[in-house]
Amino acid sequence: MKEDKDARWFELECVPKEYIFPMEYRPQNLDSPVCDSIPVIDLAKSKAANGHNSQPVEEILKASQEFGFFQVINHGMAEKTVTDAINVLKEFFDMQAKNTTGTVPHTKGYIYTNSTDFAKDGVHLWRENLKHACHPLEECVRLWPDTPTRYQEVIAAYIIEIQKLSSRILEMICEGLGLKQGYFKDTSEVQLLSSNLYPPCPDPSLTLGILAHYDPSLLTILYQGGSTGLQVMKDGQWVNVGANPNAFVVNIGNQLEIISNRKLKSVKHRVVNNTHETRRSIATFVNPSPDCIIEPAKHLVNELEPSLYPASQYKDYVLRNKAFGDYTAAIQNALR
Ligand SMILES: O=C(O)CCC(=O)C(=O)O
Ligand SMILES: [Fe+2]
Repeated sequence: MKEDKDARWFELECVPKEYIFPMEYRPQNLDSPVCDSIPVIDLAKSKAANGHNSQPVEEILKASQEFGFFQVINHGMAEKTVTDAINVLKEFFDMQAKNTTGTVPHTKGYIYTNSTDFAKDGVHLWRENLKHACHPLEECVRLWPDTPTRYQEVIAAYIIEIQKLSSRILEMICEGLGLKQGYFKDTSEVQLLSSNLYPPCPDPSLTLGILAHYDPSLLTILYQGGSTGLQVMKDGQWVNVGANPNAFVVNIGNQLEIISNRKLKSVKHRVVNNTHETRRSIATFVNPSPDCIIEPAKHLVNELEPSLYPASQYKDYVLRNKAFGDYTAAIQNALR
């Protein structure tokens, strides 16, 4: 076969051996059905005429206990804000294909991982990734990619809306847990964006887009458009999260599991690849600031339900658990 110098790293007929995972990691159940029971919660129902309707609060709590995952629709974010973000990220990834230097210097305020540059993930995942800090927004924005030229403006607009949405969801969680309003203000200050491109793969039974992991965040808000590939562990089985282009997928991170004294669950998840479809996702991690002390809320600890976790500074937790992969220390520094 003639080698095509313009082909991107994934335009191949076979999976190169570096991308093939050992048997025990490989996805076994690519054909398993979509899990209909992961709740899709209508946030418009929280705006009842009398200003109060507890239905979404109860649904969010139940889903967070049972699955650690739920989706929200009628979330109030304008469609254009989301499509602009997806499109500008698509342009960014397309441009990287023409950038032969591959790696972005660390002095920049973002980290781009091309899948051939596997050191940053520690393994060859079938994906490309772009990560950067978003807090404080005004300071971070100018360190983000400046090509495409609209990148900074479009992603800043997206992040502002994600902040609003995550505050709203955290307020509902406060209410559900019986914590005072604004309880999560200090622990939800920092946002980190992680955007993924999972190209079609010649044999998805051999590869992974993301290894099974728990999110080290407080909360994660994910946009996955109309694409499948996200799998969540439920009762010892991987189940597929349905694709709903109008929804955001929300999951409970490890810090919220700790603060809630395991009333809410941080659940293992991963991304599997697809033969024909490209998956694009934007994960926004809502995190505590590095110096925050994370511990179970006093209100949720008593004689019958003793504290299940020791208090720990968030930055210590992150470094101890290498929570952002091999570049944990660099990312943590960028979040200061
Ligand atoms: O790309 C996805 O859909 C999943 C991303 C994810 O789980 C993560 O970045 O922690
Ligand atoms: Fe995740």
